[in-house]
Amino acid sequence: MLLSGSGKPQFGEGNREVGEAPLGRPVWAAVGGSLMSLCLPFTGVATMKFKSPPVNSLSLEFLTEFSISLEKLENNRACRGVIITSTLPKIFSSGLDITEMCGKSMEHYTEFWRAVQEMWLRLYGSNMVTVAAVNGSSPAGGCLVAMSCDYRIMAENPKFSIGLNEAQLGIVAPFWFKDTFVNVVGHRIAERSLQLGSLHPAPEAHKLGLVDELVPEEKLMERAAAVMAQWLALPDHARQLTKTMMRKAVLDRLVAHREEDIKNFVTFVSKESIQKSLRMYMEMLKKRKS
Ligand SMILES: CC/C=C\CCC/C=C/C(=O)SCCNC(=O)CCNC(=O)[C@H](O)C(C)(C)COP(=O)(O)OP(=O)(O)OC[C@H]1O[C@@H](n2cnc3c(N)ncnc32)[C@H](O)[C@@H]1OP(=O)(O)O
Repeated sequence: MLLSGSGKPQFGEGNREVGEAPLGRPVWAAVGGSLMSLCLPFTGVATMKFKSPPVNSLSLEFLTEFSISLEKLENNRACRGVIITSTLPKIFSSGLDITEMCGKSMEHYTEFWRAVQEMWLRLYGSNMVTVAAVNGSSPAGGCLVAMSCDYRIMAENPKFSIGLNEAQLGIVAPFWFKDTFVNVVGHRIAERSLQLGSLHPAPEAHKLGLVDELVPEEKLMERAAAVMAQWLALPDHARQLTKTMMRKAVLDRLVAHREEDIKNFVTFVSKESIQKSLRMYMEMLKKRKS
């Protein structure tokens, strides 16, 4: 982990911290974390690229690095927006790392779930403009990451899909995944899609409003930069207060019930029936491969 929670930015050889140069002048900076790369050029728009092969699963380590990266950017006055994408071909993120939810201790489940919550609270509540450049499939937790951004652009490949497919794994999306989903697509579409655990191919996701636009894959980053420029053309304070007004109730709900939500998750995931479902799902993934 190359990012640290606090401390002075360093300007040296090799990996550098995102920060400000002496005299407060913004610098180009790159942070070569092990699971994501992050760069902040003079434009004030950071690009965060997931790079955790094979499928960018959101492990405890990944989630921790993600949250620390967001915190760093949030606290950096030079940074006004972040584009989130993946370095892996065909995969944005495969969602929560299922191995973190299988055969582990209660303490581990507690720590893992707190990290999932933390990531979402930071991303959904970010003051920055957040644009997801979804360049591959994005099930469950991957979909949550994309939905937590202000705008989603997806590569128009119908082989790429996105959605909250938890029901297919025999598990239930927590209320704040559901709330985020409802805020993006509306109650009726969320209700049907969640119950069926649907993964929507890109064109369908666009039709449902789950992603805001589709573009050819090679144009994804260019379009993300253009959208970012459009959002950043407004005064930050007006945009930020409006964002807070739109998202506060949903964020507050998790903050108010955080410990209860952890307890629910730990109880639920510790059940033998749920462990069995998760193991069978992992087996199915392996079989599908061979
Ligand atoms: C009270 C609340 C309780 C519970 C709430 C929990 C909420 C849960 C949220 C989640 O996010 S659960 C995770 C949901 N994710 C999925 O269903 C995705 C599963 N994966 C896939 O569909 C595919 O892997 C893919 C992402 C489409 C990529 O396909 P591809 O063919 O490119 O790769 P392959 O399937 O061969 O996978 C490679 C390798 O990676 C392992 N893998 C895949 N996804 C995960 C994952 N989410 N966690 C852990 N490991 C994963 C897969 O098993 C393969 O491993 P192997 O090489 O060892 O066989």
